[in-house]
Amino acid sequence: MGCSQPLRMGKHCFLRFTTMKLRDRLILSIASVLVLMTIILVLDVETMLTSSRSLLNSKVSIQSSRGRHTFIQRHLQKTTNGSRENGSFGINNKFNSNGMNSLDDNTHDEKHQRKEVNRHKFVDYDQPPTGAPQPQPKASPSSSTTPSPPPDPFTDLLSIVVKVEKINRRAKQKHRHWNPNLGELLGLELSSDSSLWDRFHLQIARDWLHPPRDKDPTVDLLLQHTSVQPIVKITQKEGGTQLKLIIEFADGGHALFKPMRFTREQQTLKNHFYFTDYERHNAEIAAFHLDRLLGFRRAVPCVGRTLNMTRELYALATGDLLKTFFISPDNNLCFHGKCSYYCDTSHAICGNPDQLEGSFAVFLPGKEAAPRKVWRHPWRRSYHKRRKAQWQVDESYCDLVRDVHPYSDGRRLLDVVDMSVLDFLMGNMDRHHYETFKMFGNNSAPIHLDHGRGFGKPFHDELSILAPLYQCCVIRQTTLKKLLGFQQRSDSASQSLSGRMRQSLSQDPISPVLWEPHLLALDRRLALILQAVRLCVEKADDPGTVVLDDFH
Ligand SMILES: Nc1ncnc2c1ncn2[C@@H]1O[C@H](COP(=O)(O)OP(=O)(O)OP(=O)(O)O)[C@@H](O)[C@H]1O
Ligand SMILES: [Mn+2]
Repeated sequence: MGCSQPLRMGKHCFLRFTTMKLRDRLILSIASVLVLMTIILVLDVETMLTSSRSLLNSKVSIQSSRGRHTFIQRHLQKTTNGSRENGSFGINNKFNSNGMNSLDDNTHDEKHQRKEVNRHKFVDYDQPPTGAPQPQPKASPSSSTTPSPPPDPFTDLLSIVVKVEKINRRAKQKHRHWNPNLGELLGLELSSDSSLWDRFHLQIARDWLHPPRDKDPTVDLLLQHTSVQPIVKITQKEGGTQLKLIIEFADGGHALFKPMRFTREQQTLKNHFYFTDYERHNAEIAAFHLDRLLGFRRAVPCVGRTLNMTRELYALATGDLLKTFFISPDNNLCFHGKCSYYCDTSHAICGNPDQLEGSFAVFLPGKEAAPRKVWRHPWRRSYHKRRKAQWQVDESYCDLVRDVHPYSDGRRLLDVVDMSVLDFLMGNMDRHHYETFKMFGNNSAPIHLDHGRGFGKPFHDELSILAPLYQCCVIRQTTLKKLLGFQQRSDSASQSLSGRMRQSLSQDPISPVLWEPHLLALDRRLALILQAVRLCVEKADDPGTVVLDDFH
């Protein structure tokens, strides 16, 4: 019965009325709480996204460069897949799933690794010297268990390469390419009893430091020779930031020695800049193999060798260098030499107890016989902890470079792009200068030297190294063709870029030269380079302005 009649409006009815009001109020309050919570949630997610974005921007130092921005934007929009989870494509993945904002994919891995380091703290006999960064054991193999879709074959780029090749074939037939070597220019001929050193030096040509491997065995023989030749003299190399020795062999040959400091698993310290990063002897060796696989053949041949420090270094050291040798508390023979970075007792290079691994880069011909010219790299970084280089803030920086000799015509801009491809694959940010042989004139290939700071961050892809490529949007047709060849075979364990590198490096005396994650990074970065080229082609009116055949 209702309370509609005023007469019946007694106490009972009033109570029912109050009860109903209370229920309504309760429902109302719950509803408003729900609405409020929804608003808060929406606001929170939005704030998180905004701050993540700005953090992402600062962390990966996204420059105002439109090319790079577009490049990164594209990656952010890509749906992720297994093979990309370790790379910068992984930004998307992390960003979405965890609300995290780092380009560095090692966050997870390093956490995992740090745990591992602690766990193995008392069984790790391979500790670096005191005060040095701690080694990090292998990353979790979880990424390899993620099923990955077949790799993008980039057939669009392949058809452009074929077209460019066809168009230029006739022009190429008319054009006689001049590629003299030092022997020809110096009027010196090789004879059957010429040493391997002379063979290497006199065959250095305008286009490359060494001829193709299948055409001439000199480099392989010389590396093998360098790894066993008796050492008769050592001197510290003047200049440069970190310790290196000039080694003289019994047969009169020379090599530049860079010592091992840390184990293969050691990554660049998170708070170190590229210019304070320790040099890695194995990076020098790996860079030579990578450069050769890419078909550049512009890197100085380099091989690993384990020295007996007592007999092969200490016994030969003299003067100031000798004074830096000592026996560590752990009874290992150590020395530190003199240089501007890391040449003191707390950064000493120590044997185990006197066995020391190092890289041996065969010496180029003397400067008297074949003088070299040193060029400032147009995409040089600032080498200052707070400053940026112009190319990092100027979106049309390439236009400036294109106006300047020797980038305004000839091969050099394409060489700089080749260098950026090589450096991006190995994560080398330390390309401040490069050298050429004066004798070949300005239209000669640059020499790829100094790769000790490559292969430091296997879980991070430093896209800015590709700036010459995505800011100028040009690439040599032969380079692109080579890269596409590796990409087409990227799901083959032996024929992918990582597979070919693994195979090539297995021939070195200090194999395994690289920690496995560095090899896997190569395949991931290869796809990123091709993606950058694709974006350039999409932006261009004519793909023939991006993919260039300069007859090299
Ligand atoms: N194989 C070589 N043959 C002859 N000269 C070499 C060789 N390797 C390096 N050099 C010379 O030594 C210089 C220093 O070598 P490298 O760049 O590897 O050492 P670095 O300590 O990293 O130098 P920097 O700190 O100046 O970058 C090079 O610029 C080059 O001129
Ligand atoms: Mn250097």
